[in-house]
Amino acid sequence: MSSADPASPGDAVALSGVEHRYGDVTAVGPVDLTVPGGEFLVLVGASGCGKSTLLRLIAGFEQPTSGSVRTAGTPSPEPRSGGGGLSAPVPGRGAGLVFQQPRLFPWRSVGGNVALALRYAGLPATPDRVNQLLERVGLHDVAKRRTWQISGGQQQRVAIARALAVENPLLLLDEPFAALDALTRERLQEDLRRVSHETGRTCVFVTHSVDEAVFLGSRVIVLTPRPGRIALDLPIDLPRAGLAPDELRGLPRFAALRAEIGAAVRSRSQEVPA
Ligand SMILES: Nc1ncnc2c1ncn2[C@@H]1O[C@H](COP(=O)(O)OP(=O)(O)OP(=O)(O)O)[C@@H](O)[C@H]1O
Repeated sequence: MSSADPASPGDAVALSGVEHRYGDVTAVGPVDLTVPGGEFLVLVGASGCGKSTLLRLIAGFEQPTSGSVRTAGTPSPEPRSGGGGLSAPVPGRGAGLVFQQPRLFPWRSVGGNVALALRYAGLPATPDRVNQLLERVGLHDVAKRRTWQISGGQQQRVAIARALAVENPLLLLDEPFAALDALTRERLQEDLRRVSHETGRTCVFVTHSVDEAVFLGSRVIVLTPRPGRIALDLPIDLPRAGLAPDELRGLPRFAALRAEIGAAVRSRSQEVPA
């Protein structure tokens, strides 16, 4: 591994000197970032600071204007070099993706949506596998319903099951719970935390909610206003084992982390974008 390649075996994402411009607007960077496999990384920052752009770069939907983006588990024909087998992401063929809107196919059943994701990934869409994925997100009893016959929270669970269908170590989530009511949002946070732990997926999660960031993240990054750069990179050192969600949220350390991250977001929000 060269000094210009900070990735090590076991890393799931490596960004090196990444900048992204839309025309004259520099949205992101430069950003250097490695995400170890299994980490739950949360990106927070003021509106327009480049969180979604960073996620889209990791998904391969955008190409960096300069620098390099590499991820694990991408079925790419490119030769892999260094960095623990990372390669350039292939749009739509790599990570599992979950967006603010679930983007389901309304003419298909819940199970049919998951089956389609399996087929699209080139995997056998057996009833057993579909049920297994739906069970992971607590939806096996509504497999036969149409997507418009289930609640918004359940629809977002289908979107998560569909993302898990992709056998890729990386799960990218862009404000997936923003449109849900507070109680449903908390339930989905708890389930996502459990699912990511059980499956060992590496998650990169974008949110505006500092509370959500502390609850979900094993690491939280606060971005500066445009262009998005790393302003704060904080490990979330909470003793989670054996604690119920409410106990975790009630810890003084939880409040301290929330205050530190919230202060970083607020102070950075006052800066004038370039
Ligand atoms: N396709 C595009 N063309 C031009 N400018 C864009 C495009 N997409 C995003 N931008 C600009 O790039 C900057 C970063 O946008 P981005 O959506 O990544 O920010 P964000 O932090 O995710 O915002 P929000 O929290 O409001 O969703 C913004 O100033 C935005 O206006």
